[in-house]
Amino acid sequence: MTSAHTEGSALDTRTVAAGAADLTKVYGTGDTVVEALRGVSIEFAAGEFTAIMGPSGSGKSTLMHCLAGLDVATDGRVHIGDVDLTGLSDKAMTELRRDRIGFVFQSFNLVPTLTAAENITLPVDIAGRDIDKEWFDTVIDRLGIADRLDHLPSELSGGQQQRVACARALVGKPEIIFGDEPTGNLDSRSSGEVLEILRAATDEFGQTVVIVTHDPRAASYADRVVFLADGQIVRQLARPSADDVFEVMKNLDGAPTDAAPADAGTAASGDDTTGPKHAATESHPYEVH
Ligand SMILES: Nc1ncnc2c1ncn2[C@@H]1O[C@H](COP(=O)(O)OP(=O)(O)OP(=O)(O)O)[C@@H](O)[C@H]1O
Repeated sequence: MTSAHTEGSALDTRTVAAGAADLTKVYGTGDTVVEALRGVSIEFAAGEFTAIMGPSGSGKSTLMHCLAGLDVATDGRVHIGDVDLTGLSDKAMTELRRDRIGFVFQSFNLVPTLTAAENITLPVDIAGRDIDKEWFDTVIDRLGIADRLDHLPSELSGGQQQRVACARALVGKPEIIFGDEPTGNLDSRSSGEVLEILRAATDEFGQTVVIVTHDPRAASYADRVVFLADGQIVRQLARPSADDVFEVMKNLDGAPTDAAPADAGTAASGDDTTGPKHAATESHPYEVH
């Protein structure tokens, strides 16, 4: 399969953890039609941390939800590892999400009647797998929630709930973790902790991480930042600083697509990823149908 071309990326020589080809997503019909994704192709190397950015309405969440099997594109293909999501049955899709994908959402999606510990182990429990206790302890420790494990979500702060959601995504050691604004509700300290562990998930454990974020500082933790505008990939940066990201965002915000940076074409041609929006996503990604 083809590889994305990003300045400084070693994707060509690495295993591709997930990707999309020529993805389009159209909402509505007639006068109300919205082309949320317009021919996006992109790949994510195993062990790579990617941040997706772009102005409001540019298609970030749609793309992420299509990639994660939480929504279905109008056209194009998505794969996780060597599994093509196109045409998978609901059951197969649910199992793939449960076994191979971790999710961290801004709205946490914790089950309110389960303790933090029960929420964290839920996907692994549902899958009937054993918890790797050593890894569980490492994750809990790194996220600083060891003394909160017996609490219900309602007894936790927003930052603690988000760290629980993050632990849930990590504990099962999924190949790929998708985060939709995973630090969106967090103060800067909690945000830093979540980003550090996502960084560690790639550096130390070879997991693949893809997040949507509006925050240049969060994006600066990534190996690669992909910028969307108007449903298309318009630019990519390898290992940018927060200032680099800010500069690009400043130019994209409110700018028409054809005013995107001059190198946009390179990224777009090699790397368009598009996906549909998240109607089905925000509830229970691990649910067994
Ligand atoms: N269920 C839907 N029905 C109709 N249009 C939708 C739906 N979901 C998304 N859209 C439209 O698709 C486009 C892309 O939306 P999307 O949420 O992916 O953008 P985004 O970049 O994630 O935005 P934000 O940063 O504001 O969350 C927008 O124009 C949006 O209004």
